[in-house]
Amino acid sequence: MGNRCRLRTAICHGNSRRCGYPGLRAHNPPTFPITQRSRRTYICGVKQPPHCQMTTHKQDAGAQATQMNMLMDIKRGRLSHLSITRCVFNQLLIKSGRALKKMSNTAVGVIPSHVNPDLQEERDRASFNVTELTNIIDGGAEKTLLRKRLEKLIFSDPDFQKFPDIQTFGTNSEFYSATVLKSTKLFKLRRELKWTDEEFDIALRLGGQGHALGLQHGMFIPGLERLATEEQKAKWLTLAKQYKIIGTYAQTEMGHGTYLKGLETTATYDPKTQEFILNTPKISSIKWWPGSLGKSTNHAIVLATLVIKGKKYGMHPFFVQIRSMTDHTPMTGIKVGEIGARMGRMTSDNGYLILNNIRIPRENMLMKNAQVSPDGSFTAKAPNQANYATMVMVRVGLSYYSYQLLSRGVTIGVRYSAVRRQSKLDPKEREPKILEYQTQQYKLFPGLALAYAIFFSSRSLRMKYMEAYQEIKNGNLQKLPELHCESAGMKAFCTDNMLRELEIIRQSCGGHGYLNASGIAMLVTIAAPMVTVEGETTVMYLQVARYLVKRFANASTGQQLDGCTAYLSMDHAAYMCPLMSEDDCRNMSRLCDIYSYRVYMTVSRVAKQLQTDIMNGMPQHFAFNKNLVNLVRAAKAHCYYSVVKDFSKAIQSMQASPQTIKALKTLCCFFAIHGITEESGDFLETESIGLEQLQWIKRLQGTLLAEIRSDAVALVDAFDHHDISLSSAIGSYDGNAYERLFDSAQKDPMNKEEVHPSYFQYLRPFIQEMNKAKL
Ligand SMILES: CCCCCCCCCCCCCCCCCC(=O)SCCNC(=O)CCNC(=O)[C@H](O)C(C)(C)COP(=O)(O)OP(=O)(O)OC[C@H]1O[C@@H](n2cnc3c(N)ncnc32)[C@H](O)[C@@H]1OP(=O)(O)O
Ligand SMILES: Cc1cc2nc3c(=O)[nH]c(=O)nc-3n(C[C@H](O)[C@H](O)[C@H](O)COP(=O)(O)OP(=O)(O)OC[C@H]3O[C@@H](n4cnc5c(N)ncnc54)[C@H](O)[C@@H]3O)c2cc1C
Repeated sequence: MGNRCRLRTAICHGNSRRCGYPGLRAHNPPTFPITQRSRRTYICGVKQPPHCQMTTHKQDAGAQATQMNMLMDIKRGRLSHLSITRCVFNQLLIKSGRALKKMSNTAVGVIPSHVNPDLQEERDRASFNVTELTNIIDGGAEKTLLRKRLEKLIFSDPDFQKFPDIQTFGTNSEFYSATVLKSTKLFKLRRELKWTDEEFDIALRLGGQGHALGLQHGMFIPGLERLATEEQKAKWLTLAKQYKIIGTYAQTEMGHGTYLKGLETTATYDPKTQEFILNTPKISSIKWWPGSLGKSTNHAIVLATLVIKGKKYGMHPFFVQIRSMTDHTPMTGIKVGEIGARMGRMTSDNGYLILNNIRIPRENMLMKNAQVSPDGSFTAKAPNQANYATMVMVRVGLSYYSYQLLSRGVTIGVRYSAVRRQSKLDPKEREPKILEYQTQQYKLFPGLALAYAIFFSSRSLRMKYMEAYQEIKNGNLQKLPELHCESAGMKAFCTDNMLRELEIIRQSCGGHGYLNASGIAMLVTIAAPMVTVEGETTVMYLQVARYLVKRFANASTGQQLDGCTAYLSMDHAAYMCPLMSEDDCRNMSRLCDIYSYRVYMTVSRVAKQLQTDIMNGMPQHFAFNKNLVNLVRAAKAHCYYSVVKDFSKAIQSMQASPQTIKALKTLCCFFAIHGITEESGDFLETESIGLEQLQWIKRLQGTLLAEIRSDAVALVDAFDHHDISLSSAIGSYDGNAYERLFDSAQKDPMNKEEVHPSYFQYLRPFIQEMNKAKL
């Protein structure tokens, strides 16, 4: 068996038992048109001159044989007592190394300049205009041009081009440095080119995964905007926006992240000096997790419990200098550092912070929502939850970020499935693309549909947020409870489902999905903390449930509800499943009615159970805990319904060609019916549908998989993620997955030396010892 076969087996046929070593002749021809001449010389998808193929093969075989003979000699004891010097071994290994290197210079490492025909074939069969859909996603053709202009500018920088490799192979420290470089470059470009906020947002998104200074824009600046007075903004916001100070948002402690009333860091007012004294009283009070805190920032918004004359006034924000502006060392009384290695890549330097009698002027409390006067009197302009405003904003942002991550993941999964061929469907035909398998479609298309659903729904949430934020800024907090419910719900729904789908997509890529170079493995680890940050999923769903139960109680007294819970005040008494035939299952309005009835029933049941428990004398907190699982179920049902509704509404109001609308409608319908099949127990139990309807829906699911299949590549192309943003060997636009995989492996630092130092240190002495040993 020559190298070609071995290589081919390793990369191309990881899981194919039937094919064994199919070589290059039989039923697995190269994936792009080649001439008669080049057909003979095709190795692993790469054309090469015939002479290279022969020499490479011969040299390598020769070196292998010599090495094998020597090992046999050692085994037989002939060489065991000879001094097998490092030099002899080296010569042998260098020889075989040279052979391999020669091979890698010729046979591999060449990425074809054309698109893989398997992928091109998919693009040629698209039923709609991909650019039109890209323009819709970007917000108009001119916005697409703007993004592409920024892409061209940013990705022409060699430091950005290098980033995917550092992400794949770099150490945590190297990766961190690269993300600092990336952040500072973008910040500088913003200044120099006078980017608008929109342009800068696009640039941040394009920059791929990880921004060491991401919290500056993610939370520090938004925190100052939302929590500081006008006077304070004039002082610090300007500095932050000009990058003269770099900051973070330090709220979570080792002992408490969720329960904000339990925060232990104290800010005690001293009226004599008109200062606050900040302290970390015990180990559980250490600030733990804030992004960019570990090594990057020199300032922080520190959230601490305000104490005046021994009385506690809840959590409030304070503006604190953490590090020196001259040499970046911690300020006196401050201990700060990195919290340690984490799952996956370090996309930010999460840190810890200990405050020991840190005195800050009274004016350093961010006093938009509450003030402490020089004599120590406390006045609040708004409920304490007004101080949670930054979190609400980030929750809205994370919903959209979920789209970003998932759309990248599904782009990788679908493109790879269109170029990967494995096993057999029809024994007489060549191996099919794995995208042909219905099970593969079932792994990929829920994620594809979810990406679009999240995109449209988070866009709608962002618009609601902007509207409500203007009112909240002017002191009208009326919309805050609903905004809190919607942002908490969407944050939980989007991050939770995005992570689940990404992991399924990763598995759908088989073995290669486990490689960093695939890009998809990295996306899973980047997505993993998103379910925890900014409000853990269950906790956020429970906030939604609390709001739903309250609104249900209002509706029960005859109040007409509006907003996202309007359905709770509708008359559901005469509900009958609106699906009369299989054709009805494509009717989005009917599917929405089914969803709305399911939520209504889920909310009403748990609300009634709570009421019964409390009426029976159970303390309220106990009754809540007894019903938590059903409360979360109700919240999830509400969120799924909201997303289905938003997705469907967005298509209804869309200005687009009939073909594009049709493709999106198919996807939207699939999203809705997939949700029903996944939760069929709930839908049946609440009698939102019957058994017959479930059978129709399941049949339609199969039909829709086949319909989506023909547009799958076009639907992911429409996201239009740049290859550098994707950082994926198997999901790049050209579909040359195997060549890129091999090319990527060559860059692994482990491959820099033919023989690893551990060989000389451990393996060789071990082999020698084993050979000396008597049986
Ligand atoms: C890179 C570029 C950047 C671009 C940015 C965009 C995104 C990009 C993302 C990529 C980077 C990722 C960055 C990640 C950063 C993570 C940062 C963090 O984790 S930071 C740390 C994040 N940490 C967390 O998220 C902590 C999670 N914990 C909490 O938020 C709260 O403790 C709680 C909600 C659980 C409870 O609230 P609590 O007050 O303790 O107690 P009760 O339950 O008794 O509620 C009482 C009443 O208050 C009401 N209400 C509550 N909240 C709100 C609100 N926000 N509003 C209004 N109202 C609210 C509630 O409804 C109730 O009303 P009612 O019924 O009485 O009428
Ligand atoms: C990568 C990353 C970045 C972060 N960045 C920042 C940052 O910049 N600034 C910052 O301040 N913080 C940051 N955090 C902290 C983050 O906000 C918290 O970890 C998060 O809010 C969850 O809180 P927790 O860790 O206390 O989880 P816990 O609340 O301890 O959750 C553990 C379990 O307890 C359950 N639980 C807790 N309370 C309840 C309840 N009331 N009812 C039912 N179940 C409950 C949860 O559902 C969960 O299953 C970051 C965290 C991570 C992982």
